Amino acid sequence: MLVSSLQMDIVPGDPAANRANVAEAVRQEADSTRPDVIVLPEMWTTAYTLPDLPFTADQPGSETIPFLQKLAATHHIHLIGGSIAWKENGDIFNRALVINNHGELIYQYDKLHLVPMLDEPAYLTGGRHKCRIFELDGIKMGVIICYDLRFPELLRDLALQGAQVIFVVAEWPDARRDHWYHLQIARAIENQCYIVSCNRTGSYNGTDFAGTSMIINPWGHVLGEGHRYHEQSVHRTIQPDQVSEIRSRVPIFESRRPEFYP
Ligand SMILES: O=C(O)CCC(=O)C(=O)O
Repeated sequence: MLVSSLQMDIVPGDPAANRANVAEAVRQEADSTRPDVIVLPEMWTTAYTLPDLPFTADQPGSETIPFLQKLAATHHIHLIGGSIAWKENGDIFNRALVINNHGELIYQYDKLHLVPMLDEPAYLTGGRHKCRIFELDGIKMGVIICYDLRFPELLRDLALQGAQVIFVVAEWPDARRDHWYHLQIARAIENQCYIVSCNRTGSYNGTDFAGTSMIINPWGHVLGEGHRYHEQSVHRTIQPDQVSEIRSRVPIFESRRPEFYP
């Protein structure tokens, strides 16, 4: 399976401009690289314009989901559609979207862990549902959002559900780039699965973002790594058979003693 992560800058608070940019980036990537899966970053319609989200968030009937569905079907690619601000019944969630190459929305996930450093809890509601796996082309996958990466129990739960690939969509700041880099490798090693991430580039409101989107194999080798500052596509072929191969070589899932820890 060929996977492309499109790390990109985001126009603050302008969903229409960002949809136009995403449409063009996906078209170019589909035509040049011909990937099976394309991954977008976190909150790519609005960036972190939190006080404005009541006016700019998507809601039932809004444009972004049909836009992504059409994009996926037109180019016949699976889309890990990053995340968008989603307003429903007075709450705003940070919602990840997964759309298959027929244009069907097959999975959505609301970010469970809100970021105190960004004052997210003042503007967003944390997810109310467990993070679950989904399947694309018979491969078991999960998606988490940015700060979720700091919670090893969340990714372990996905691995225990059978995830062979975990996508991380993000707006991770450059000030903590070391954490971003090493936590992804650690999560790949400890869960013996692929990690594929898409982080934004550029700056907003005095914060520079870290780029460095990554594709890491279940042994913890970095197969692909994006530039720290520039927009680019990071694409590699992943081989989900490696997950079972490495899990049998170092059988940590058989050695677990869950009766002694939560
Ligand atoms: O955990 C971090 O350092 C960054 C998290 C973050 O920026 C986010 O979740 O959007």
